[in-house]
Amino acid sequence: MTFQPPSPRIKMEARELTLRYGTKVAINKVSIAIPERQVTALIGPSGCGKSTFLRSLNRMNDLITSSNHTGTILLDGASIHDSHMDVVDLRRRVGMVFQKSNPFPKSIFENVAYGLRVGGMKDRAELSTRVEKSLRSAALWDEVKDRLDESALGLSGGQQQRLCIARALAVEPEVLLMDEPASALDPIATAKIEELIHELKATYTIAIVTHNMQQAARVSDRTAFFYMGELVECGPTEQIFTNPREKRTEDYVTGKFG
Ligand SMILES: Nc1ncnc2c1ncn2[C@@H]1O[C@H](COP(=O)(O)OP(=O)(O)OP(=O)(O)O)[C@@H](O)[C@H]1O
Repeated sequence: MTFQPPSPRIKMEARELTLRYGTKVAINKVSIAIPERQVTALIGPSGCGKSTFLRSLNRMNDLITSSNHTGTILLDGASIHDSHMDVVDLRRRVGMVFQKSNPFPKSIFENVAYGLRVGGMKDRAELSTRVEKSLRSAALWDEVKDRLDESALGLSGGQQQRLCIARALAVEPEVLLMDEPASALDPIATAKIEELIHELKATYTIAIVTHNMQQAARVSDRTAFFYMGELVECGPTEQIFTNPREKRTEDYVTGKFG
């Protein structure tokens, strides 16, 4: 008998999720499970709904007044739209890193401490411990430990993006949503982010939108292919890239369109 590793727990799940902007359907009846402590890559041509889906996982779309949804999204089995669900707490548990790094015009320390201060942490020693831990987790500590009081805007693009990851990690999320986190970076900075993603998945559940097929293949355990608002297929990354079930997936991953 061959050894079957236990299936990972499902951390987040969408069931028949449809999201519209006004009357325009951006994602249509998407059902997908996101396993805990794995990296799930969302791929597909521009406008297919990847970012919309990602943003729906921590209700960032609520901020767009025209958006409305049907269907369910579960976090640890509980609906994120339930009236008992506190949106601020949801966004703490499900953090987000954007395509363009967006540090605040504050010191490196204050950027990472920001969410902690908003959450009410005041003690300097406690803040320092958490800032250091977050910067270490984001593989940035050694590069910035002697300049924590300097402006974050003086960091390179790659460092700024890792700072934004540290800022997201500081509030101890469970899930990390990344929307093309390396698309504005050079190959070396991109490699660092990819390495970091690999390390972070030991602790966090990660969903990442990427246009870069090689990146999806390198960093993810599972890949979901979206096309015109629909989830065409989702499966182990190796299978999606070498033996997809659907012709549209094959055409996309082999570069026939995109
Ligand atoms: N705020 C918005 N208001 C209205 N329509 C929107 C809004 N955001 C996205 N859309 C539309 O929803 C659809 C899906 O967009 P979305 O940004 O989710 O796709 P995407 O796959 O992430 O695209 P890209 O790869 O170009 O970022 C598109 O038709 C887009 O024009």
